[in-house]
Parts: sequence; C-alpha cells; structure tokens
Amino acid sequence: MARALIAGLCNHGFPAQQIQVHAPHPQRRDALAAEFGVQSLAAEPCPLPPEAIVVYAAKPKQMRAILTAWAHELRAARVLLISVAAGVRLSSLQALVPEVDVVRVMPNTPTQIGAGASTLYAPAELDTARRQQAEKLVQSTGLAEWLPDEESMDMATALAGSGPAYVFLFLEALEDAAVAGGLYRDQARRLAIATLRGAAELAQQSDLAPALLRHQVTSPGGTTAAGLSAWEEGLRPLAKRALDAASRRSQELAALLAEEL
Ligand SMILES: NC(=O)C1=CN([C@@H]2O[C@H](COP(=O)(O)OP(=O)(O)OC[C@H]3O[C@@H](n4cnc5c(N)ncnc54)[C@H](OP(=O)(O)O)[C@@H]3O)[C@@H](O)[C@H]2O)C=CC1
Ligand SMILES: O=C(O)[C@@H]1CCC=N1
Repeated sequence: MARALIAGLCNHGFPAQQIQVHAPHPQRRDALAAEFGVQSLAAEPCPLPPEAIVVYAAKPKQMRAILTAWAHELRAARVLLISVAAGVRLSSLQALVPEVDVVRVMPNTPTQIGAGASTLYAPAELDTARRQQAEKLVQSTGLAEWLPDEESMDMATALAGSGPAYVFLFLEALEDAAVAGGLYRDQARRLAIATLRGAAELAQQSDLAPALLRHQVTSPGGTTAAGLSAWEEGLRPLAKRALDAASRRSQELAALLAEEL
C-alpha cells in the first residue's frame, strides 16, 4: 500500500524528494528511492520535519511497537498522522500517540495509477486546516470521500479497500467463462477488461443511474436479458454476503486490535 500511495503522489506531481520512506529493509526502500526519487531512511526513530504528514502504512499488528517508538518524534514535530491500517480505531491511535493529530484513511491499490477510491475519517475536534491537508494528499491519488462516522469505515473498507480484489475475481471469472465458451484467452482478457473499464467510465460520466444504463443495453428478449436473468439469480445476495463478511472482519479485527493495542 505504501508503494501504491507513493506512486500515486509522485505520478500526480508531488515532489518526490519531499517524501521520506522509513522502512526496515534497505533493499526494498532503496528500490522505491530508485524508482520514484524518494528518500530512503531507516525505520529507527529520528527527528521529523516540522508539521510533516506521516503516513502509517505498516501492518496493524505492528502499530503498538512502531508508534510507541516514534511517539516522541511525532509529538515534537507536531505532525499530522494518517493511518491507513485496516480496523485500527481512532481511540487506539489516540491512546498510543496522545496529543498527535490523527486521521484515518482507507485507500485502495488503484491509488498507484491515480484511480484510487479512499475514505477519510477524523475526530470532530480536528481543525479544518488539518482536514484539508489530509484531503489534499488523498485527493491527489483519486477519489476522496469523508465519512460521517467511524463505524462506516468498516463498510467502506469492505467496499473500496477490498473492492479491487472482487473486481479482479470478476474479471477472472468472465475470462474463464469466455474461454470455456471458445474465445482465445488473451482476447477474452482484453475484452473483459475493456468492457469493465468502459462501463465504469460510462457510469461515471453519465447522469443516469447504473440501473438505467443497464436498461439501455437490454433489448427485450435479447442476449443481455438472457445473461442478466442468470446474474440476477445470485449476484445481489452474493454482493451483500461479501460486503457483510468483509465489514464484519474489519469489526472483528478492530476489536482484537483494540485489546492488543
Ligand atoms: N493492501 C491493501 O490493498 C490495503 C492495505 N491497507 C493497510 O495498509 C497497511 C499495509 O498493508 P500492505 O501494504 O498490504 O502490507 P505489506 O506487508 O505489503 O507492507 C508493510 C509495510 O510495512 C513496512 N514496515 C514493516 N515494519 C516496519 C517498521 N518497523 N517501520 C516502518 N515500516 C515498517 C514494510 O517495509 P519493508 O518493505 O521494508 O518490510 C512494508 O513497506 C496495513 O495496515 C493494511 O491494513 C489499507 C488499504 C488497502
Ligand atoms: O485485506 C485487508 O485486510 C486489507 C485492507 C483492505 C484491503 N486490504
């Protein structure tokens, strides 16, 4: 995720030399430095630039150790801390680094090509300037949506954070079905990707709701109606089950992590 955010920021024109990567494996952070021109620095705490934006992009389970080690430097530099860790509640973050301004962000991997879909949540007391700082950074990697309450972060994680994986699975399933039906695999893949992309862009650019766009494709008694009736048998309940399962897992992780943190 760190690489996706760095790629999104750098491709959007953010000055790479202003980005510091603090990570334990020199070869991996040096590879980021070589690819994007960011600074490669050790994971051990060191003084930070004043008012820096610090993105926590390590695993949720490592948060206690990492933030405890960095707490003094984060406070001293009056940073804005952005956590992209799935399922870590603001209360856990605030307990680990009291007096540090914190925003939760749930990005997704298409941020690396500027096509991300991210949600943000900040405590009510966070001032407008800090909110704008976080929003500007996230917006430079794609869509940025503020959530009205922290509980919604679980469903937003289920929808957009995990969502690219569902779409890739959908593409795999379409490709396999088309190959089983006689198309060459490379052609089936290109057609599936272009169709998904075209339909998504049309939905984004159109004023019509997806249901109306679907209606426009569907001739009575035609091929689309035949295909849709098969999709309708299972797709909606499946989508509900998938998002509920992912959202529930986010809540479970949050409860587990709140105990651990
Ligand atoms: N993958 C996804 O699609 C999404 C992930 N997230 C969140 O992003 C976070 C990272 O997930 P993901 O990228 O998948 O995990 P990875 O395991 O791929 O990346 C973990 C990163 O943490 C770094 N790291 C490990 N230890 C330290 C340390 N002590 N100090 C600083 N950095 C450290 C690693 O550096 P090194 O390479 O040197 O080991 C690596 O860059 C998680 O909290 C996850 O919940 C959020 C949204 C989507
Ligand atoms: O699977 C996960 O837990 C992370 C969070 C959202 C996407 N990947």
